[in-house]
Amino acid sequence: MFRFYGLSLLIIAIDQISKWLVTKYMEIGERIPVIDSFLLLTSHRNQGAAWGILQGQMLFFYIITVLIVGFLIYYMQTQGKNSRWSAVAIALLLAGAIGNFIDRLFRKEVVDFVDVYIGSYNYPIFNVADASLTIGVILFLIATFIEDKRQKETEQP
Ligand SMILES: CCC[C@@H]1OC(=O)[C@@H](C)C[C@H](C)CCCCC(=O)CCC[C@@H](CC)/C=C/C=C(\COC)CC[C@@H](O)[C@@H](O)C[C@H](O)CNC1=O
Repeated sequence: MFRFYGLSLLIIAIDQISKWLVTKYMEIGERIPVIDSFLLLTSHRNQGAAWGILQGQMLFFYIITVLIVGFLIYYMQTQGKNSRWSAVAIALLLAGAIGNFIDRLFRKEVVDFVDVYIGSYNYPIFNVADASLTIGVILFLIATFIEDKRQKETEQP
C-alpha cells in the first residue's frame, strides 16, 4: 500500500521538475509548438483554480487542499487496502493536490504550460498536477463504480 505513496512522490517530482524547467527556460507568455496547432508549451501563471476561477484566494485554496489531502490519506488507509484501482486513483489525486499546493505556498500562483487545442477550442493551459488530478478523478469514479457493482453481486444470493 505504501508503494502508492511512492507513485504520488514520483508524480510530484515530475510535476515540480517540469514547472521548474518552464520557469527557468521560458518567459511568461512564450510559446513552443510541440505538435503544430494541437499541442504547445506555453508558459502561463494562474492565481486561481480551474479556468482561473477564484483568482488570488490563496487562503481558501490552502484550506481546501489540506481538507482534500486529509480526506485522501484517510480514504487510502481505509478503502485503499481492498482495491488497487482506488489506491492508484487516490495516489494520483494526492500528487496533483500536493503539486499545486507547493506552487501556491512558494510561488503564490500555479505554473501552467500544457497548451492543447482541440479543433478551434483552446483548452485552459494546465500542468502535470492538473492532469494527475483529472485522471485521478476519472479513475476514482470508475473504481468506486466497480466496487459498488462487486459488492451488490456478493450480497445477492
Ligand atoms: C484539475 C483541477 C484544477 C486544480 O485543482 C487543484 O489544484 C485542487 C487540488 C484544489 C482546488 C483549489 C480545488 C478544486 C477546485 C475544483 C475545480 O477546479 C474543478 C476542476 C474540475 C476539473 C476536473 C477534475 C477540470 C479540469 C480543468 C483543468 C485541468 O485540465 C487538465 C484546467 C486547469 C487550468 O485552469 C489550470 O490553470 C489550473 C491551475 O493549474 C490550478 N489547478 C487547480 O486549481
